[in-house]
Amino acid sequence: MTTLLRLATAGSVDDGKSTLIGRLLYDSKAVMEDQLAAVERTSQERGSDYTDLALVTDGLRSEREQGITIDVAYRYFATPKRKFIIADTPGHIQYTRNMVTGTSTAQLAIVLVDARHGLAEQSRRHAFLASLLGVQHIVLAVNKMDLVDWDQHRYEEIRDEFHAFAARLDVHDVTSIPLSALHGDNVVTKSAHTPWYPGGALLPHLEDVYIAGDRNLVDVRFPVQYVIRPQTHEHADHRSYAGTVASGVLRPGDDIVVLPSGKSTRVVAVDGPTGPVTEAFPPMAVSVRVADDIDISRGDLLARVANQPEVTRQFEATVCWMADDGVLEAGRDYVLKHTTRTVRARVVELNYRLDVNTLHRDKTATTLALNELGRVTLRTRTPLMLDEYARNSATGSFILIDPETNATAAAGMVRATTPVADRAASPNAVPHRSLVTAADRLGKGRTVWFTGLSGSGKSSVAVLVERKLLSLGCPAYVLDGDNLRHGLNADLGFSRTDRDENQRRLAHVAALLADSGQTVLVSAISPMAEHRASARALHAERGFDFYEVFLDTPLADCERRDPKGLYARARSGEITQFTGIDSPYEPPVGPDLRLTPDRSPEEAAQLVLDLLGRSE
Ligand SMILES: Nc1ncnc2c1ncn2[C@@H]1O[C@H](COP(=O)(O)OS(=O)(=O)O)[C@@H](OP(=O)(O)O)[C@H]1O
Ligand SMILES: Nc1ncnc2c1ncn2[C@@H]1O[C@H](COP(=O)(O)OP(=O)(O)O)[C@@H](O)[C@H]1O
Repeated sequence: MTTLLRLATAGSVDDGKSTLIGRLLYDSKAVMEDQLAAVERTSQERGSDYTDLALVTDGLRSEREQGITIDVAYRYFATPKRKFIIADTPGHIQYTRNMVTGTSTAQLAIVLVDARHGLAEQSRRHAFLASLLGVQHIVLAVNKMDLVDWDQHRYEEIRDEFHAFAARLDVHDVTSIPLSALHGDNVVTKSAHTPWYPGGALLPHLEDVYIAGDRNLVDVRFPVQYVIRPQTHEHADHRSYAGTVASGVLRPGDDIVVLPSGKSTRVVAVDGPTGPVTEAFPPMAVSVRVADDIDISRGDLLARVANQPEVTRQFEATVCWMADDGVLEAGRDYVLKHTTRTVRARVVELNYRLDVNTLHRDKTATTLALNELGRVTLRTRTPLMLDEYARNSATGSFILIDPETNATAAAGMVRATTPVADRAASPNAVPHRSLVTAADRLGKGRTVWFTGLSGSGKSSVAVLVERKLLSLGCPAYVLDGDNLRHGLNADLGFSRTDRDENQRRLAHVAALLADSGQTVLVSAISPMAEHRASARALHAERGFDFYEVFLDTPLADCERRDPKGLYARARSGEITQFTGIDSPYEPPVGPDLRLTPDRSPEEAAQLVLDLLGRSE
């Protein structure tokens, strides 16, 4: 099995999107022979001396209107290295809503620009939407380079302008490629026309770009879709709750809380379509049986006791207005649909409208019209269980429905779950006897280095420690190896050399953050003793405390958990150089703390806190 990359394309109407997609499909031999024959015939009939690849995609497109794509079309192609699903989103300005739909599930966005015309509003708009929707990788494809005589200067001008714009977005990886989709230059193979271009062609980039798991497997969120009532009296205690796991891994035995009521209970069993399962993760549809007879209804959410979303009636969100008629303005009421919960909501305030070209925030704006984006404060009649979109796209997104027409009026992404002034009252603030005062801690940076196999629990424990420290007023920050591989370390793989470099960067970034006064929680496999020793030495040199915490979870346990399905893939040979399978892990000999899997993540986190407290 090869990995899957979901990508979205967008550009202005004539930027050559269809040709590019056609080229990718054609050159990866995904186009059926007979379709090709038909296209070649039509091209010849039209007097073209080349195969018009736009016809391939146009021929497959279901909905078209006056030559403008008006809906999202998904296409599929594969190479021996990867499978791809392309959301072909419309380039016409009217259709931001389709672009949002197509891009919302993408991991990478290709922004296509015509080299003759340079960046259009649409190019910026799409890059911006992609960043709002959490897309981490962008490719700027400067197309039609043949029409500007492969002018290096022109390409660099467009590239630099785009990079300057993208630098202000929350996107970690931007790659630019000069190409000609029509002639196939720099699409699949490197073109002889661009000797001045140091990078590679588009397809190899798409095949190799490192995409870490995009499923959130940390925060258990199970929105209840419906209640399955017992059929007979004998099973009266076996009411179960059906739904789709939105995030996290849910297992029998888990202590859970039912929100918004806040009552807690334990998961007794999780049933899949063919019977009980030992764990459920997104997007599995399961039913959950719990130990206590408590009131749970549709729209409630099950979460882990120690890891809860914000339960709130007021929050801030970015919305994209999609209604053809009517505008968004403060004071209006809508129906808000969030996971399985539907509630009444009022727009309390339009905080600002975003200009997608300049990223300017217009605080004087009073309305949002079709295709406009803005930041709003919303208040709901009953509470919602929210996470910020950046952390959890399932529980961080919603739609607004016009109660009159029943049409979708806006798509929204939760940005801040509680107004800043209310933060102290967060249900996530875990009360804890402070070991030192916040003032003592402030300014004194240090690093806790969590090492262990993939799935040993490094991230799970680190995020709990982070939350506990923050609730104690101690600035803390998790540096997760896996996450950093999206951005800073996106150029690195898993060879010994790349891991060395990955570890070197992590150690330096940790030391910088420690210098700024943070308690840095590094969560990275860090397989070699040498890696950990260098990180410790670097910290010692700079006068920062360093704690090595070993997640001593045996390989068999990690493999059984396999939270990202990577072990299975490593065993099948699909991933190579996988730590513990065909790449070494040297267990620490004298770690500052050793955590074994008989401890729950919460207990483990507390032990780390005790360790930090002891050495104050
Ligand atoms: N071949 C191979 N080997 C190990 N890990 C792999 C590999 N391929 C992908 N992944 C995923 O990348 C995460 C490990 O990255 P790190 O930066 O922590 O690794 S290292 O410290 O440089 O060894 C690791 O994340 P965690 O599971 O959180 O440890 C994996 O999800
Ligand atoms: N005692 C435990 N400590 C930490 N994680 C545990 C424990 N028991 C089960 N788990 C589960 O194991 C998985 C560990 O994954 P993760 O924290 O991402 O590991 P890593 O960051 O080391 O790859 C999570 O799904 C977590 O819920």
